[in-house]
Amino acid sequence: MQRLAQLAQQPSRRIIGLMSGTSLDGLDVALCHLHGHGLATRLELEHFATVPYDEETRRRIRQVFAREQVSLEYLTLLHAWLGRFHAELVLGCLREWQVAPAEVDLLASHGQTVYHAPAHQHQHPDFPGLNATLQLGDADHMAVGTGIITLSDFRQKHIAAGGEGAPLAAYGDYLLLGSSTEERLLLNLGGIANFTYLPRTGPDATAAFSTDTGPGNTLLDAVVRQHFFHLAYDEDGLLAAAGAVHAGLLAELLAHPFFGAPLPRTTGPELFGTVYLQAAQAHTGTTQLSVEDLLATLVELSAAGVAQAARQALGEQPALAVYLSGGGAHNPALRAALQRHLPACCFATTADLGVLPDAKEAILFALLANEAVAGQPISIGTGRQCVPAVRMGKISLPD
Ligand SMILES: Nc1ncnc2c1ncn2[C@@H]1O[C@H](COP(=O)(O)OP(=O)(O)OP(=O)(O)O)[C@@H](O)[C@H]1O
Ligand SMILES: CC(=O)N[C@H]1[C@@H]2OC[C@@H](O2)[C@@H](O)[C@@H]1O[C@H](C)C(=O)O
Repeated sequence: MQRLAQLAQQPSRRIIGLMSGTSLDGLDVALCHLHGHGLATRLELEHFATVPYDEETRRRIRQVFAREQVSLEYLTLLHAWLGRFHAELVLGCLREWQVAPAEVDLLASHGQTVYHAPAHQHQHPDFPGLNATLQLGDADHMAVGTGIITLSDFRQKHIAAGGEGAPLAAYGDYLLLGSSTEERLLLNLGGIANFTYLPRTGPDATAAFSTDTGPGNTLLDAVVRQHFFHLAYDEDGLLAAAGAVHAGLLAELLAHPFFGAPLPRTTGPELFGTVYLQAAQAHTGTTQLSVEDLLATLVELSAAGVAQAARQALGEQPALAVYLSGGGAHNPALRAALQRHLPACCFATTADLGVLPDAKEAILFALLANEAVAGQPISIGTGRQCVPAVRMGKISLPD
């Protein structure tokens, strides 16, 4: 506890942010040097790696991932195993970077989301109105395994304080990437796509907010895996670019009530999975569509979801600077579709703001840990769109 109090007083902290998202591609490990806190935060990314998951790790996570019913024994074992596994991956990165664990002040571990259940999505009669979410990878195992104080499970406090547990990006985006001269949309194209809107203001956080917009890469990856066993995704969007959008299927997919629901909304592969896609294909007689046409339609869906949420928040013709991050930022087909759907916007990546696009989410959790230990909670946004003023993350000590 003394060590924590001392960390809070330090002018700067070295924090490793860890994120393993819905794509199950691997663990993002970002060693950040954070100076100060709040709006005065300055961040240096010292090292970054995505440690890819092997097929066996993916298989284990998929045993429970986004499934309504699973083996409770398997879930219990996976929680402990992932904690140990993530600790080993962190130690592996530190060895490679020649950084001793004792030189790192904190780990900020997001964990692996295995089920996200906002009230609008589960509608379980026993739990009306209850938002819930579950991230695995127990942080006591990580703290003991690495010897580093670990903060984890950031989403529960957000739910306890009235949110849906996601997206949390608004907090870090606001602290790190706001501008007094430019109105910005920070668009992360992960398995699920989400954006943070940052108005052209200084310290006023009331109009900032973030929301999920629908699928990013999750359906694209699922279709690719189904058709090509050896591929994880449509590299550079080449297959999608060779196909044509099927207007009927796209309209059916977009008819889901998620796309008209009030902002902010959160979602996951529990909704945007193969059941949703197969139902829409069956309904429109498109089960025999070529893989290229199917991918072209799904790229269009991801872009249309983003544009729909942007119009809902910002009016019919949003005209602002959009900064991309996440794996989908590497997909030219998706970028072209976004530009078509939001013609008045100017597109770049967060690299232009000094933040490595693939590292952004891991960095955000390092920032949340920094705020939990050294900051003063602030609220971002107002009303339903508010990220309440709370410290997020639970503390696991190594001893
Ligand atoms: N060169 C590329 N071409 C096309 N798609 C790519 C490329 N590189 C990465 N991707 C896509 O990005 C995905 C990984 O994205 P990312 O790591 O941002 O997801 P995530 O963090 O798991 O998602 P989430 O933010 O929803 O939790 C891959 O599965 C793939 O679909
Ligand atoms: C429940 C959960 O893990 N949600 C993730 C997921 O991945 C993208 C999108 O869905 C976003 O809502 C969130 O992650 C980011 C980091 C967030 O909370 O801002």
